[in-house]
Amino acid sequence: MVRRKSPPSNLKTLNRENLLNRITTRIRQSLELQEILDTTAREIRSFLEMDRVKIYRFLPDGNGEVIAESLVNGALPSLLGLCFPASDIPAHAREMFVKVRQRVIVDVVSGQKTLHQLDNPATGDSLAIEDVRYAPVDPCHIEYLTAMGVSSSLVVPILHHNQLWGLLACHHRTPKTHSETDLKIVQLLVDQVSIAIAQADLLARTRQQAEDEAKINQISYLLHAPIESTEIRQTVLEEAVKVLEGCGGRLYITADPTGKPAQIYTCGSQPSLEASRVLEETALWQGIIGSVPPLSDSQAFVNYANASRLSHEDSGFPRSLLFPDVADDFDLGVPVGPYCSLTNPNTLHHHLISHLHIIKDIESEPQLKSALAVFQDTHIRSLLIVPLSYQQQCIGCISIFRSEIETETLWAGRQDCDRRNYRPRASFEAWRETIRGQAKPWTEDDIRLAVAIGIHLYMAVMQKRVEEMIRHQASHDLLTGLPNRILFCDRLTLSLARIQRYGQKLAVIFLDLDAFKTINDTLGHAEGDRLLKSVSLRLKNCLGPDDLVARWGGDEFTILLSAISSSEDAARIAQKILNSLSTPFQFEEDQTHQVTSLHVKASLGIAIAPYDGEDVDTLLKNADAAMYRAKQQGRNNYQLYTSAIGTKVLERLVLENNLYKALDSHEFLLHYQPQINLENGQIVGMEALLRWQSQDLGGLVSPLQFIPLAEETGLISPIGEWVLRTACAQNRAWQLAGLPPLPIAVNLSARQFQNKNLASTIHQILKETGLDSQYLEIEITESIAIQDMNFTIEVLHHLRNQNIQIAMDDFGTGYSSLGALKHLPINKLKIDRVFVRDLVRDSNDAAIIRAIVALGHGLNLKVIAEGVENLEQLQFLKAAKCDAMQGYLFSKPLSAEAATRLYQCQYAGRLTQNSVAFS
Ligand SMILES: Nc1nc2c(ncn2[C@@H]2O[C@H](COP(=O)(O)OP(=O)(O)OP(=O)(O)O)[C@@H](O)[C@H]2O)c(=O)[nH]1
Repeated sequence: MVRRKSPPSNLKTLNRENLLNRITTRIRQSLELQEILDTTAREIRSFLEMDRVKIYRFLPDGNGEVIAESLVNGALPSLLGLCFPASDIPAHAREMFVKVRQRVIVDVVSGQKTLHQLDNPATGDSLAIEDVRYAPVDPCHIEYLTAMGVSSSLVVPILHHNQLWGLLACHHRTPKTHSETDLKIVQLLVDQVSIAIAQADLLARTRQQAEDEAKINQISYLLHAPIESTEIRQTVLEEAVKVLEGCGGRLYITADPTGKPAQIYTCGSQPSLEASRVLEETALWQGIIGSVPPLSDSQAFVNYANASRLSHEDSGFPRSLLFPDVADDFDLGVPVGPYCSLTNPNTLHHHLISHLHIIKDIESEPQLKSALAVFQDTHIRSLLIVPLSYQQQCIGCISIFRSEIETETLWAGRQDCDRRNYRPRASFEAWRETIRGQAKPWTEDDIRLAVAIGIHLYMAVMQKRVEEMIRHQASHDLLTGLPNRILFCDRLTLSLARIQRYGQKLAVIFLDLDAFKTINDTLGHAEGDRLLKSVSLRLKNCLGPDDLVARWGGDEFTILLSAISSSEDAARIAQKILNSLSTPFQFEEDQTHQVTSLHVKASLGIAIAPYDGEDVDTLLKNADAAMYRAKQQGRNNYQLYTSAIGTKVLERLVLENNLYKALDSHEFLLHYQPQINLENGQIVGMEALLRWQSQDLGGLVSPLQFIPLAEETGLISPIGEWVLRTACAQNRAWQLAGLPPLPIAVNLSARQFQNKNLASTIHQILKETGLDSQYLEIEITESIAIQDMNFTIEVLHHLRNQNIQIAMDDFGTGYSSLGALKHLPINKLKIDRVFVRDLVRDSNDAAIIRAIVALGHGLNLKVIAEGVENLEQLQFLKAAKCDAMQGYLFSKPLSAEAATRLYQCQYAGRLTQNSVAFS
């Protein structure tokens, strides 16, 4: 063997300095790692005068690849680009490379190796003097190097972030020794390479980040583009699949609180599902994305507001890129699922990793095998799922699929897989291995990107939701969720335009629940609300997909039937609604769990366009008028609008409007009709009768017209109180004028009688007017009394206890139970005028009057007959022993002044009218 002459030592020193300078300058000048590694390999080989220097980089799976090499031409075969299996470097050797930065020099010929330890194994600090040890080389290792044609090898670890990044391996065909100084120089160079790797890593990250930022910017731009959200979401999904190198993907958005159904967008390869099934709604997927409840309206607002404040430094992107205005703890909110298997979890912030799910290989997830059958006939192998959620509230997820790819590895020699007969391989000749069935692994960058896309999507969807919710609230009723009157009118306007164009018909139904106030009053407002919600549901169920039901207000609903061919169609639906409401509503009490059955009825009015109106206002007005008609017809029915109804309703509306002002305008007055003792013709009482002198309606309005209206509108209560006060004051005025005291009779309406405060109101009025209670007589009708006998008895007892007189008005018409009569604490029976009117001609009426008188007297009650208009009637009543009478025969109802005069006359003993009759 020809030995080369060593250069003189001062030349060698110069060479070393030059070498160091060249490499450090190269590292400083170049940011390209490959170039630095190539230079380093070349310079070290030439400096150490070895046949081959290769730089070997570890891959994430532990295998390694030769990524730089310098060779003496023809000396040894090239290994550049070849992979070495992880098993080529035993675990212990790897550990020592990291722990003590061990260099290993192997001399195959002597079978000896020299181990240089540079660091302290306990502290990791560099040793002042290298620890040099010698040991025999493992025969297997000798065999390995010999097979490579190598007699001398020097291996130096390349570390990066305290991890084994790669190895610098120098090979020589013949034995080779190295001076201490040469080894130090090589170590210095390798340390420079570590610095270059750190620089390159930083550069690569920055480049990657810039690229990702550009991708995210693109997605963010899309999400805020003024395009329809469906189109945007589809495009964003497609972009996400592209930037994440997927073969397909899905974007799932849950149903929103305004009732918009869940949406699913797909792109590329898809699992094979039945058309009706949504993958994300399967139990498996719900388990993966976390079973988080859907957002309520208010939560959506709060979450959106909070999320908007949060920061996204965790995502690895600058804050300004993700959200212009956000704080620090954005939390996607879904816990790590059992399927999460990340490449390198330690390097990512736990915060973010915990919220996405990766299924690296669906085939190797045994628990998922059956559930993931949908993927089995596809090329999809790996999934990445990012739930769109925040604070346990999930609004969907984006899933990206990767299909299996073909991976090719060029191995340095073919490995013997038979472990029982494990030998180092005899040849390092390139051997190509092709593997299918694996998907490209998800890198940290992919994960960061996926999370950033997820955050952007979450924010965009939430922003849209909040906007939609605000819009929805403006057009919907909060309690029932039904459209409100604004939306109803808009829809009606549109439908009217349509029917006009195509010559069609539509119907508007106005529905008002019957006696809903009573339900509120008896069961409470909350129960009333529940009922309104249930009624809304039933109404919806009665309608077709093109019809619309809206809550007009209170207990009123409006319905638009947009496609009818005749008024019968509308009538049929109205009847369907009545039938549907006729099934009682069942409510369970929260605490007692007692079930209450509620019967609800409704009155419906129908107007048909174009016949009953061609514009919104007219149709609604006419449907409302028909609804009033239905109320008047006894409720629980529907009425079709006719022009006659319109006139009546108009009249009624005018009357109602005037009635509202009548009390304040002092348009009410009382007339008084004397009640006469049939024995002696003396006035024994006065009945106060309400009259309405309307300025706007041009005179007296009949009580028959306005009293039912006052009852219906509830105005009867204040009016009734005014009547009581005025009558009592008048009676007291007569007494103060020195006239002999007599009772004044005042009629009580049904509503007044139901009022819990009736007794105290009367008490107060008596106190205010100074009238002794025995001079007030309350008249209730038989029909009021029989509504709820127990209640009636209780109220009457209260009044009787105050010494107030009680008369039963219209007696004989209400079929009152004669048995119950004896329990009522009343003083007087008043025979209804219908019996008096015909008593002379109708023997039945005469018999009834006789019976009532006998009954009254039997119960110790006074009996008075009303409507007495002629002498025959008077004489009959006298003969029948009726106590008193009232009627035109003696006097019509008189104004206060006229009544006063009559009363004074009688008192003065100058009363002559009809005196014959009483003699
Ligand atoms: N629980 C509840 N009650 C309401 C609501 N809005 C209005 N109401 C009540 O609904 C009732 C409507 O009464 P009306 O329609 O005038 O009277 P009604 O008792 O139904 O009588 P008719 O319509 O003549 O049969 C009133 O008592 C209102 O206070 C609501 O949102 N919830």
